[in-house]
Amino acid sequence: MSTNDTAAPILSARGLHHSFGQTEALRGIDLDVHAGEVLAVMGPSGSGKSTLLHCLAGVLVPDGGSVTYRPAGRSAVETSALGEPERARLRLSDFGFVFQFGQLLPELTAADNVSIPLLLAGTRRPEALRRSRDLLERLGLDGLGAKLPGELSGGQAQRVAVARALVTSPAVLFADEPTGSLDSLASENVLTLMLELVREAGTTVVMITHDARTAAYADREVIVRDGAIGAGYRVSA
Ligand SMILES: Nc1ncnc2c1ncn2[C@@H]1O[C@H](COP(=O)(O)OP(=O)(O)OP(=O)(O)O)[C@@H](O)[C@H]1O
Repeated sequence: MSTNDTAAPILSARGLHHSFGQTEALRGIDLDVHAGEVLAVMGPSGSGKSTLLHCLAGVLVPDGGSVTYRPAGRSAVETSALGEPERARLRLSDFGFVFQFGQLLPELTAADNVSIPLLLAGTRRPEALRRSRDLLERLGLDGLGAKLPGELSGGQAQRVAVARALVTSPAVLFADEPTGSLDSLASENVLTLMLELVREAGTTVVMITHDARTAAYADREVIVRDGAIGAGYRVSA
């Protein structure tokens, strides 16, 4: 593991509060995420895990508290103080996202789906497609780049979603139940390949999961209960 506990965390949340109407989803969360670590976020349904992930990723601005992102070689930025256009740019350039249901665009081929973040970032299409096909191959999907999502198995589609999330070489990968829709064999396959790629690249991962077997792939886990961080412990160091 490339975690360096003495370095400043790549992401820091301080005193995060967030409410949806009367529902207090986050009630004062402090959390540091270290560069290169794979962090599992666990906890009961409705405890605030997705809200926390969305605040860390700059998808959502918390009602209170702050999120600071410290990219390697660039100045730290308080993402919770940025407007949506700046957060959108940062998400595209520095972060990758995988969700429970891959959310691939059904009318685009696997390779085109993977290319999207590169095209949005200004990469030319032939180069974007070349990089997409390389990554699909790394994920054991050689020859499937021309398939539509509907022609893939659940595990294959989720690997395409992982490729799309990693194609821009993000500093941080945010994953919300990335294998929650798969059976245990397909889930293990997706996780193993995903973690091989992120460990190799030194990508930091924040991964929500309900599943203890999935959390066992992480370096550390934190438990969210009622919008607060409960007991967390290091699984391996
Ligand atoms: N957009 C929203 N509008 C209203 N309430 C919301 C919204 N998003 C989340 N909530 C509420 O905020 C609380 C925390 O939700 P959140 O999705 O963060 O929990 P979670 O731990 O990720 O749950 P799950 O494991 O079921 O996905 C819940 O009570 C939820 O109902």
